[in-house]
Amino acid sequence: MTDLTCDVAVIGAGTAGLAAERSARKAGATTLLIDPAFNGTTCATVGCMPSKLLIAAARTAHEARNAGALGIRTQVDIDGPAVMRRLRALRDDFVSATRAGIDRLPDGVRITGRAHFTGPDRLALGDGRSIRAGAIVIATGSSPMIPPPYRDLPHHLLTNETIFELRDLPKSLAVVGAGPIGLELAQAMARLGVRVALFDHSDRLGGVRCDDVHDALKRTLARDMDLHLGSDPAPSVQDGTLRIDWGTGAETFDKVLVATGRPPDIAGLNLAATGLALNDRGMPDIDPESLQCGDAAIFVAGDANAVRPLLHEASDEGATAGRNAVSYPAVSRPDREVPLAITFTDPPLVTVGAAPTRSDAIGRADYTNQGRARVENRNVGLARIYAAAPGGRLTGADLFCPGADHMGHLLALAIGRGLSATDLLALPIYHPTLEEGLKPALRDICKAVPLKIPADRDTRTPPGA
Ligand SMILES: Cc1cc2nc3c(=O)[nH]c(=O)nc-3n(C[C@H](O)[C@H](O)[C@H](O)COP(=O)(O)OP(=O)(O)OC[C@H]3O[C@@H](n4cnc5c(N)ncnc54)[C@H](O)[C@@H]3O)c2cc1C
Ligand SMILES: NC(=O)c1ccc[n+]([C@@H]2O[C@H](COP(=O)([O-])OP(=O)(O)OC[C@H]3O[C@@H](n4cnc5c(N)ncnc54)[C@H](O)[C@@H]3O)[C@@H](O)[C@H]2O)c1
Repeated sequence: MTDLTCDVAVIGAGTAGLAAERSARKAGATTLLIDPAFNGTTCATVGCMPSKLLIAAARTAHEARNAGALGIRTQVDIDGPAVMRRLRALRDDFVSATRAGIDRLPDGVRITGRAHFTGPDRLALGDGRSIRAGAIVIATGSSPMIPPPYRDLPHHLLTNETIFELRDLPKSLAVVGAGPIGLELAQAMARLGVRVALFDHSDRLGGVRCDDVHDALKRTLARDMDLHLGSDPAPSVQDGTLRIDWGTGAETFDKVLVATGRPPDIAGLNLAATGLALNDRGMPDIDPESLQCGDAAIFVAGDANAVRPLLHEASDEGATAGRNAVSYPAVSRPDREVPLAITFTDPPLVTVGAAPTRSDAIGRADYTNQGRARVENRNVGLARIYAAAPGGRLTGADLFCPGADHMGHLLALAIGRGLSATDLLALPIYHPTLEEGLKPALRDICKAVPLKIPADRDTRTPPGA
């Protein structure tokens, strides 16, 4: 039996694992990076990138269909196989770039295999080899949870791991689960001409925390698809045809996309052998800042810890976990970034910072009549911004409006820097832009706190703003 040794062993060569290995090696450690296939990250292969490629095609179709409002006549003819071919060609390019990075790892770092614990500092690979490490980073990611009734539908079931392999667009699609995956892919498929019905057993789409934003999102989605919220869809296959029954109705579909969550991939790790206390989901207690499990030399980064299952978080957490694995037992607890989550619906759905408390000042900006949004024929939705009274420091925002993906970054920066509504109003805000549309919300906050609007700033709203 081969016994490999290293300072830091990293399980999983996704975004978090690659970052963890990189940061541990940079800090002077000997490292091993273990993965069964080194196929590229979830983000590149079956996540962020292919989903955004489908969304890009859908946006183009939607804009072409609505071009008549701007006096441009078009006829939209969607070539499903071509849409899927482009998606896979560009996706494969992104995957190649990720794999090239993996190929550049120093000799001996890559270990092909599926690891499980045999002790707090010991891993087995299933082929007789074992590893002894000074510290271990778990970065095994997450995978789709498929509720039992859908597991028996092999010919109709799609998840994010299979949908991008379709050779052509389906004629009809049931989407079960209205989280970020369900919302993005349901809207994209619908705008590509697929008949879509979206189901969720919750009444709330995507866990949206603001009622006004939720109403606007629901109205927008309902233009393109049937919504069945608070429903309990039951699938069945009769004579080869998929049927979904939701109590008050039933319909047949070509395919069903199950997007009911992606829990951490920890089942095969035998965490019991680490000696860590595990909760009823088999998870150890993880410090969200240091990413350390209790006092052990074990760290968990990326989707595997379920703290913030997003790409930029996986990447940053990997860097922290790798560094702490080297400096153990002296671990650092860096402040987490301002929470920022973007669901790439059209318009984008964005959550920044904290939800409002009862004492917070709240500002509202309507985008249904906003100048630049009207110019672009994209005037839907709203933005709500929150500030802590009495100081007026910005604390959070919920947006569902054109440009929200960009403005979310601006607001995250302002919140992170401890800025107030006055500070933001003192910035140059160009006319006519979507950013300008935030001014009414910022002025609402100044009035409610109250805060002074900068004396050298006009309070008038420019024409069309
Ligand atoms: C459809 C979809 C769209 C998304 N869109 C976005 C987006 O637009 N923006 C965004 O920020 N986030 C998005 N995400 C989330 C983002 O993709 C994830 O947060 C991120 O990829 C997680 O990276 P990770 O390193 O934790 O996991 P992964 O990249 O999944 O890596 C985990 C690795 O661990 C390996 N592994 C598992 N078990 C073992 C074992 N026992 N031994 C060895 N190796 C093992 C796996 O093979 C895999 O290579 C999306 C996700 C999906 C599914
Ligand atoms: N743009 C982005 O950043 C982006 C895009 C896609 C995915 N992601 C990440 O991927 C992860 C997984 O996304 P997701 O959308 O699969 O998960 P999710 O957990 O966010 O949402 C799952 C949804 O399915 C519903 N649901 C669960 N079981 C159900 C059932 N049996 N019947 C009907 N509805 C059911 C839930 O109520 C919930 O609304 C997320 O954590 C997210 O961070 C991010």
